[in-house]
Amino acid sequence: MRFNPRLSDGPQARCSTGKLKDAIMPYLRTMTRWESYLVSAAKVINAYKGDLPLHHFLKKFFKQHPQMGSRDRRWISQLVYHYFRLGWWKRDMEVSERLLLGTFLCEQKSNDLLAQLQPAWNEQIDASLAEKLQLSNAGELTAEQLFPFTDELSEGIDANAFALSYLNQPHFFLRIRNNRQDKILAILKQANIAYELSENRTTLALPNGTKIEELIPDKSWYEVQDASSQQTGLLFKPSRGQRWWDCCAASGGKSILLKDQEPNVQLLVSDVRRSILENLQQRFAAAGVKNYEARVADLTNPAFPGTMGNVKFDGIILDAPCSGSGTWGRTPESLAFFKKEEIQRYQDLQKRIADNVIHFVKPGGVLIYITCSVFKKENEEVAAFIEANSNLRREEGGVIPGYESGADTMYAVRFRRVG
Ligand SMILES: C[S@@+](CC[C@H](N)C(=O)[O-])C[C@H]1O[C@@H](n2cnc3c(N)ncnc32)[C@H](O)[C@@H]1O
Repeated sequence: MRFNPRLSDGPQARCSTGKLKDAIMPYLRTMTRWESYLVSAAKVINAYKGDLPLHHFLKKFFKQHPQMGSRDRRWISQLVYHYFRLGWWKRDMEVSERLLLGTFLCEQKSNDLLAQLQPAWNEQIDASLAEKLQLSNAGELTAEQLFPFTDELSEGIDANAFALSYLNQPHFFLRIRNNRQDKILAILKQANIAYELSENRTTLALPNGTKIEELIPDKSWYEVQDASSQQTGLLFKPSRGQRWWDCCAASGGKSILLKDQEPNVQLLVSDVRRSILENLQQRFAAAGVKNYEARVADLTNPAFPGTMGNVKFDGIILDAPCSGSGTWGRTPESLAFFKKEEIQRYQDLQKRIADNVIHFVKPGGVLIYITCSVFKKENEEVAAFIEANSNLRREEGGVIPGYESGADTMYAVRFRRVG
């Protein structure tokens, strides 16, 4: 008979870790490797409260369990991620059952865990989602059940396709720099790593977990950057000698993209966090980006504009702090802990920042407003606020539907100052 660590009618899934351990001890002696993975994954899920990113939490968990080898760690992590990929759907389901269901729905290749614990599912692993739902008796799976904020989505986002994209881990993307395509592709071929190079011959999709720093130590050859984030750069269009400001620069992903398009822009980068600007300095040095000015600035501070003097910019990149909801395919745990009220909080922050920044665009200059959010309150509504409070007029841009291609979903709009 198949051992099923049903944590609801035996050891309790929602009991404390200590009690859980006591309760499962009698089972442990007879547990197979696969069964113990389910128990460990359930333990992680019960202990995880969303206060730090899941990958950090898993790191800490494995540090406390040094007997677990790399294969164990991989399997347990995968189970936990599959669990969170189901979003808000069937949250009341018994944990070990949901771990298996997540694995069945999210995996496309047969695997040892299902072969041992759910062989009938493993045989149908490449079936369609509808067939899998039927086979597992899981009932229907609607966009709203998985992602309960569909009424908040930006115009043009297909709620169904977006929500179901959670079942698949997004790709890992590089942006190739300095025309190193041929060299990079040769290294990947030699290492037998599958890749997909986009038509632009710059965006490269790689399998998740590719240890690119080990394969290609020279950081001037590429940047790790999501495909949609790369696409925002199509709106920059800088010219030689122009003055640009990346006002929420973080570690400088957009600034490097800008400098790669036109190395001769005068660049100011700022962020509220000093520590992230230190990361930026290191990243710029590795990427060979020179000639820029950096400053720590809280753009919500009403006194901030007074600290800038009379400077005006040809271009401002406002890559605003946001819910990050367009990137939750990479961190599906974020969806499980998100509260709708937070959307409004982000909009308020974005408007305060925009209000302090929009007046620094030169007549004829441009502002690029970017988020990695899927919510209209953070996207269209802030874009409308920018137009209503300045002479900036929308030229182009909108939602970048990364969910269609295994990338993040973003919003990027280019405004020009008219008068
Ligand atoms: C989406 S991230 C920027 C990502 C970056 N542009 C890139 O491509 O790597 C938003 C940044 O806004 C910064 N931020 C948040 N609140 C801010 C504030 N009040 N003033 C200035 N920057 C702020 C955050 O520290 C964060 O680094």
